[in-house]
Amino acid sequence: MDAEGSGGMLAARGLRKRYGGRTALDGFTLDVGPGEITGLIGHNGAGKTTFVEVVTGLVRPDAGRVEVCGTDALAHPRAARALLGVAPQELALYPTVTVREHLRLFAGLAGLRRGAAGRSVAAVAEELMLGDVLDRRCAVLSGGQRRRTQAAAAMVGASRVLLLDEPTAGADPETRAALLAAVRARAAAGAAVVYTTHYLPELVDLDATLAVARDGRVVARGARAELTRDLPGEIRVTLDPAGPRPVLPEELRARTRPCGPDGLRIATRNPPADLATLLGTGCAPTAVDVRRPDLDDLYAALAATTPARREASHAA
Ligand SMILES: Nc1ncnc2c1ncn2[C@@H]1O[C@H](COP(=O)(O)OP(=O)(O)OP(=O)(O)O)[C@@H](O)[C@H]1O
Repeated sequence: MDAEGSGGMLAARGLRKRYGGRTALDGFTLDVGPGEITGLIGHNGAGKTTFVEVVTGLVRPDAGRVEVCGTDALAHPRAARALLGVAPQELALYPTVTVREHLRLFAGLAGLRRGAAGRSVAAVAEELMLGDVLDRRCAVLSGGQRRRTQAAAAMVGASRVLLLDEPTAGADPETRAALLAAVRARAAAGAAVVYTTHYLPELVDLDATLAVARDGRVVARGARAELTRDLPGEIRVTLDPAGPRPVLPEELRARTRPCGPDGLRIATRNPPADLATLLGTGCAPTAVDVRRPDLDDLYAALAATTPARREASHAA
């Protein structure tokens, strides 16, 4: 495997996994380099969690390869697991132990000795606003505190590769901000991060590169600006309620949708030309807003899958 091309942090190639007649991974390939946060996005069932489970050794793929910092994770799962910090999608905390004990356990598993482990627990607890609950049992934590404890367990060992599967699911805005800051800090220190989320604005905050998963494989990979560059943006027009409705040329009408009683949304790759055409119809808008393509457009264009296609891919 070309570890140099990826910086050697996380490299997965051609992963395949079927569950009976259901295809979870269908040639899933992803490289993440040092200091890179990769936002892994895609529809429910696209294979994101299965990918994380394969890298962490929980699920054995039918085919493919995974390297974590140059270690073959399929041949040496325990060695690879020791290099990873993982926050699984499902909360998995020991109910009877305290937050401090839980974090110490994970620091120990990551190879930190007593003193270093204690310092790392204190630091990550402060970062993730867990200082007040360190001596509470996990069973009595709130949902947000559990989510933060799970993320803290992934980060306490200062691992070079982090896999965070929807770490902010159900988090309040303060919790979310703390988590995102902690993730950014790990990447700034050189960690490679895979960050799965359905909340796309987080990926802008994280300045993440993107991997768009669909039907068990990564169908687009790169910087946000690069992936959104060729997508259409949108012109939003508000019409005078008392004025006439514009009669648009066929080609423009095909790209136009109503938006509320007096609004139009026009998908556009050339806002000045389309605006000129619109105004040429005699239409006099009361407001015009031009929106550049964003992550929602990227998701709609690449990641979303129809139920019919999803069923077909599962039946294949
Ligand atoms: N243990 C399993 N047994 C059977 N099917 C499974 C199992 N795990 C996953 N699948 C199936 O594999 C496919 C991929 O699931 P996966 O959980 O990886 O998707 P995901 O992208 O993480 O979805 P979500 O966004 O909902 O978390 C789905 O069709 C799912 O039903």
